[in-house]
Amino acid sequence: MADDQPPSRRYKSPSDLSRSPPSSSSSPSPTTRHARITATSTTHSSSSQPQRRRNPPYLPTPAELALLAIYPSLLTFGALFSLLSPETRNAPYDHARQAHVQDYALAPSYFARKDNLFNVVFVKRGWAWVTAAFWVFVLTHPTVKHNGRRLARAAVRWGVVTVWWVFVTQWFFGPAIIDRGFRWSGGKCEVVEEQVFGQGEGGVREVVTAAACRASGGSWRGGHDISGHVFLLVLGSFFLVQEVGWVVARRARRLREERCVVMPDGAVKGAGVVADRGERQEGEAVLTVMDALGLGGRLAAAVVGLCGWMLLMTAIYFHTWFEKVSQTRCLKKVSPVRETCANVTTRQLTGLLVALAGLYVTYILPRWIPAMREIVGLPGI
Ligand SMILES: CCCCCCCC/C=C\CCCCCCCC(=O)SCCNC(=O)CCNC(=O)[C@H](O)C(C)(C)COP(=O)(O)O
Ligand SMILES: Nc1ncnc2c1ncn2[C@@H]1O[C@H](COP(=O)(O)O)[C@@H](OP(=O)(O)O)[C@H]1O
Repeated sequence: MADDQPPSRRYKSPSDLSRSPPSSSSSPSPTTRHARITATSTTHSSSSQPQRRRNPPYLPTPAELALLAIYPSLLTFGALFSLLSPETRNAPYDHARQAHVQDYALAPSYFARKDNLFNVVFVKRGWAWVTAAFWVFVLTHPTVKHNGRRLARAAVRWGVVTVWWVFVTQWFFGPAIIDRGFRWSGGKCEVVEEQVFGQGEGGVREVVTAAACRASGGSWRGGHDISGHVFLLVLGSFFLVQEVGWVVARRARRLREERCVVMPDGAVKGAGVVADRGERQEGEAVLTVMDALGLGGRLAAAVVGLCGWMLLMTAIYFHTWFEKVSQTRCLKKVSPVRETCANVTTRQLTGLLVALAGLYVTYILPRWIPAMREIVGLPGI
């Protein structure tokens, strides 16, 4: 993920600097400094160096795309697994609870139960875990903790991503975006009432949040319900990958690719050029990835790993093709409440897309909007 050219070109130790005329003084003149930045950062570098194609600043880099591709792959693998695994396929499914029957003996796996410890302690408190891992990392990692500007910008990025999490799952000038989306797409809080003739009948209540619906004993049915789990797990894990990944890759100098940025004059350059001089020259020693991660990075990696695992469990045991069957029944008007068919099968996809929208604004937009980059910065820079 490193934005830099090979170390011999980009980083110069003080002894290198003192050896290379004419910038042999310890404080090079503005002219020589500018010349060095240009030579190492623009597309048209010296003719002795092979020309490298720049990554478009408005798209993720190839390494980022490869990491992002893990999410749809996990979701697809989970969906296929749920279809092909005999234990999962044959386990009874409770459409009302959008889950397999929760009985210990009948659930196909411990992870098919909503009260599994990982769900209750980790995902249901997911943002607290992501927030804790982020702050432990930035407050303990040597390349961030001593650099006030980097720390402040990392805090702003945490603020932006946190506001997105709040808007989507908790509150958006009233009900959260997930709840509003569900209502806008025709969803209602359905309360099952016993009828005189003994058949269940759906009553529909004007309740505006999923939580209030559950509290009133109803079930949230009919509209499109974005998967909160998929949203939180993708947003939280990729946020940590961005914040930790670029810092560690720069420090361990492992990957050779650059994020590109659009400069105020419209030129496209490697992101390293927007680091100030002190930052460009730091990190002389090449570390192993483990050393570069530090304690905070390892904690963040553990949180990212758990997010991946829980995402896979969501894909296998929740919002699965079993729900699709229920949708078909809805289309045939088996259910008393009119429901749209595209609904449940796309819940994971919309959860993923809504998370990616927040990540795009936080990490890609600043690469091509210099004014925004001034405020939110770029991780590791
Ligand atoms: C320069 C700095 C700028 C700072 C700007 C700050 C802006 C902050 C904005 C608002 C403040 C909000 C408070 C943030 C607190 C952060 C600490 C925490 O994370 S505490 C919250 C712990 N709670 C969770 O983590 C809940 C996670 N769970 C969910 O979101 C949902 O349960 C679900 C989406 C996982 C599933 O939904 P369900 O309906 O199926 O249960
Ligand atoms: N990996 C997982 N483990 C346990 N429960 C999960 C889960 N993924 C989703 N669920 C449950 O499936 C329901 C829908 O999730 P979501 O809309 O957030 O994707 C939620 O039920 P409850 O709301 O009854 O807790 C949630 O707890």
